[in-house]
Amino acid sequence: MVDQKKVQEAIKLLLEGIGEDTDREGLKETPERIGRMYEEICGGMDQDAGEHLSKVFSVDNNEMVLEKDITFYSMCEHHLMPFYGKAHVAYIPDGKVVGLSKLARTVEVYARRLQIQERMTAQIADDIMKYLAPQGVMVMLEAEHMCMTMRGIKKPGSQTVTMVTRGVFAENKELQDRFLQLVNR
Ligand SMILES: Nc1nc2c(ncn2[C@@H]2O[C@H](COP(=O)(O)OP(=O)(O)OP(=O)(O)O)[C@@H](O)[C@H]2O)c(=O)[nH]1
Ligand SMILES: [Zn+2]
Repeated sequence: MVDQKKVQEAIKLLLEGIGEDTDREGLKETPERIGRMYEEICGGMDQDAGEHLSKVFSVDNNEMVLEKDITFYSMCEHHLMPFYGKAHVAYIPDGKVVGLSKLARTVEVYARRLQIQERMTAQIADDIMKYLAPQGVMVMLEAEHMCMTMRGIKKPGSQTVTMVTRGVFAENKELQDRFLQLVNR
């Protein structure tokens, strides 16, 4: 839960700190707006991906399932600036699958908080391993970090790619290649 009082006081102070007039029309409601916005962009902190991943269905067919191009928006914890892009999530079931939307819901749980991309990638993979107990998981995130494009080194268009493999994906290069082929198709 976001502490609205603290966030709103902090934003007012920040505006004063950068030399703004917090009473001018456009800024008067900004602390409240930002407070509401943080409820949304940090909403994943109050959620547990287990709620989504615990609802499983039995299957006989243990072929790879890939949900690719899942759009996400997250916030870099170093600069409080957005990073955003696509997540690709694959697993090889061991008799159990989840509803496809639950993979995207898991991405949302970990995107909607302050993050670094590597940790977010690992958290998605680890929760799928934990709740679904598949033979293996592979997660890849491709994202643009605004702290790299709008400020600092200023390299618009640069993409950060992170990958995590668990279970059979970690040991089997052919499976990894198949994942990459499907993602890049
Ligand atoms: N590994 C990793 N680094 C990130 C991520 N998001 C931002 N960063 C980096 O975090 C680093 C913070 O570096 P610092 O030297 O403490 O901060 P800074 O002086 O603002 O760094 P510059 O961005 O180089 O100007 C920067 O190199 C960012 O590019 C992320 O998701 N993963
Ligand atoms: Zn950053």
